[in-house]
Order: sequence, then C-alpha cells, then structure tokens
Amino acid sequence: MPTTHVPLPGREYDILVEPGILSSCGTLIQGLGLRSRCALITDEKVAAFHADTTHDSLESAGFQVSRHVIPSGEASKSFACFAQLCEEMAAAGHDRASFIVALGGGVVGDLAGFVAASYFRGIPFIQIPTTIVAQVDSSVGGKTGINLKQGKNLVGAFHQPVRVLIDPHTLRTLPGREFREGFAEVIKHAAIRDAAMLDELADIDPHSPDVPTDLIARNVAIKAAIVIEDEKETTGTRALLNFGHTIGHGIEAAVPYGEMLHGEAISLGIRAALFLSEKHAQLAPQVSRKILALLERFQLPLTLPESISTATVMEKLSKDKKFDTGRIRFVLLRRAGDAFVSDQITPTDLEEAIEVLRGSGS
Ligand SMILES: NC(=O)c1ccc[n+]([C@@H]2O[C@H](COP(=O)([O-])OP(=O)(O)OC[C@H]3O[C@@H](n4cnc5c(N)ncnc54)[C@H](O)[C@@H]3O)[C@@H](O)[C@H]2O)c1
Ligand SMILES: O=C(O)C(=O)C[C@@H](O)[C@H](O)[C@H](O)COP(=O)(O)O
Ligand SMILES: [Zn+2]
Repeated sequence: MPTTHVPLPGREYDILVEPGILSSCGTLIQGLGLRSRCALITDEKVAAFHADTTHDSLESAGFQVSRHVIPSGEASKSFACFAQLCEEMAAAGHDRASFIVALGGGVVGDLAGFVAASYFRGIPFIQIPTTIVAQVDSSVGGKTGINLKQGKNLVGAFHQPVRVLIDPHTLRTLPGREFREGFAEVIKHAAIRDAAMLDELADIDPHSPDVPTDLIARNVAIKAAIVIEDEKETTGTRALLNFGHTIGHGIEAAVPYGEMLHGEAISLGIRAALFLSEKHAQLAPQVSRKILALLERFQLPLTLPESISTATVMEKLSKDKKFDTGRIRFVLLRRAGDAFVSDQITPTDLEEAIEVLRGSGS
C-alpha cells in the first residue's frame, strides 16, 4: 500500500493511500496506542455516504464510537460549530483518553483537528479525507482552525494527526463541482515542486472520479515533504504551499463563506500569482499558459465575478497571516516546479493582479 512517512520528531505519522481502505479503518489505526473511546466527526453530506462504513469498522476493531455531524460547508469552520462539538464531546463523556476521527473534506478536517488540538488541551486525531483538497493537502501538516468574518483560518493551532487514511473510492460520491475544485491544490503542488507532474495532469480525465491512486499518493507526498522541511512555516519553505492563496484567500473571504469553494478561489489566486510571477520573477509566459490551461481543463474559474470589488478583496487579504508587520510575503514562480517567497510585491501590485482577473483567462 503506498505509504508516506512524516518523521516529525515526537509527532511522526504515516499517510496510507489505498482504494477501499475505509472499510478497514478500524484495524488500520490499531497499534497507535489509542485508547478505546473515539468521537467520529463528519458533516451531513459525507455522513450520508461514508459514516456507517467508518463507524462499523471502528466498532469492529473494538473502539467505542460517538458520532457528531456538522452542517456541510465552509460556514461550519466557526466558533459556533467548534463550541457545539466540544460540548457534544463533553456530554458524551469524552476525556483526555479519547481520540477524534475526522471524516470529510477540508472543513471537517480543519475544524475537528482544532477540536482535537483544544479539547482537554489536546487529544490525538485521525484524518480520513474524502475530497481531493483534503486527500492531497489539508489532511496532512497539522494546520487546524476556523475562520473569522475578517478572514480565513485566523484562529487555529498546529496539531498533527496520528495517521492519515486516504481512500480514493470516497471521491466517487463527490458532486462534479466539489470534485473538480480539488485540482486547484493538485495543480498548485505540481506548479511549486514537480514540473513533470504538470504534464501528467494534462492527461487526467476531469470527469472521472477514479483518480489514479499513484497520482494522489505522489501529490500528497509533495505536501508532506514540505511539512517535514518546515513544520510550522518558520523558514519560509512551508509558505510555498500558499502559492495562489494570498489573493485566493482574500477572494474566498470577500463573499459569504461557502459561496466560492476553496479550490475555486485558489484557482483565481493562482492566475493572479502567475501574472505577478511573469512581471516580477521573469516566469516564462508559456509556463503560465500551461498552468492556466490545466485550471481551465478542470473547469476552475479564472475570471473574478463583477460583484466582488477589488477593495473588498484587498481589505480581506490585508488580514492574512502572510502580512508580516505590513510587509507582504508573496509566493512567486520563477520556473515550473520552482517557487520562492518574495517581499517585493506591493499593495499596488496586488490591486493590479486582482484587476487582471476581470479579463478573460485565455
Ligand atoms: N489545513 C490545511 O492545510 C488546508 C489545506 C487546504 C484547504 N484547507 C481548508 O479546507 C477547506 C476546503 O476543503 P474542501 O474543499 O474539502 O471543502 P469541504 O470540506 O467543504 O467539502 C466540499 C463539499 O463536499 C462535500 N463532501 C466531502 N466529501 C464528500 C464525499 N466523499 N462525497 C460527497 N460529498 C462530499 C462536503 O459535505 C462539502 O459540501 C477550506 O476551509 C480550506 O481553507 C485546509
Ligand atoms: O498547509 C499549508 O501550509 C498550506 O498553506 C496549505 C493551503 O492549501 C491551505 O489552504 C492552508 O489552510 C492555508 O494556510 P494559511 O496558514 O494561509 O491559513
Ligand atoms: Zn489551500
């Protein structure tokens, strides 16, 4: 089974990728020193398809499970849902010997992970990601948290999972839009670290939910390698994972949460970052064209809706964590597979890049 080891000192874990793995999740988390009681956290849509299989497998392996279902969608990454989950867990009698299983997309993973980081000052958690975004990106690396109305992910904690179980078959139940949005993060990983994978992605069928296991495994391994190098985003390496996210997060927060899916906002953010990379890092236009063609192939948006003003995006992105005492740390590409953090990008550059998004993407 394709496995990536994440050897963080004192917090090491494995990422297992295998079609059908969900029905064995219980046995696959034995031997990790977890005690018997667990809280299975999921959302309404995921619960309808995958909660029973997960629950049954956990119980068959001897775990005692309480189930907690949140509303689907980005609006659930909130204080209200966080509080509700903590109180439900307390009411169910969970204590520091319990653990959490996060079954769902990035919303469930980020929120349940933050509950795990906080409940009884921190309990272990397992990630079982069910979207592409979550399988290649959010389930790995330990960034957990919730949004504020001022911006994305502004409250949270680093808390690594103790195991990540990726079942590509769970992608079969994703609606088309939610399936395709995930490719923004897949393309991001290839753009910043693996030029050859950009070529490979041109052959992936954007309508087939059977994404090659090997592609998922290699794409999430890119994320893992960066996390291993710079777990808490202190040296700048992990910041590369924010390619497309400065303007992308600004756009995502400029509309009510959930209206634009994360990957859709990141697609727009990548287009803006490519424009700035050509202007400030001599990125060859043909590389931009290749990446834009991939985003288009997965029907990701490249044009900013009229209703979203540049001023609102600027206001939201100015709250981003990448603004360091007024300086912007912006990720640019110099070549396919080669990204770096620049401190040369000014607010005027950002405004110009947002305006570029108003024109057609091709
Ligand atoms: N922590 C990180 O490193 C990290 C990385 C990337 C993204 N994120 C966060 O992840 C979130 C986006 O995640 P997402 O795109 O997975 O969104 P999501 O979790 O909201 O899932 C998208 C939709 O798909 C549904 N869904 C999920 N799995 C399903 C399945 N298998 N079958 C049917 N429906 C299913 C969900 O109910 C939801 O309606 C954002 O909040 C983003 O900030 C975090
Ligand atoms: O794991 C990371 O680091 C990332 O930047 C991955 C991003 O895809 C993800 O959206 C992350 O949540 C953004 O992190 P933030 O620190 O900018 O909120
Ligand atoms: Zn992201």
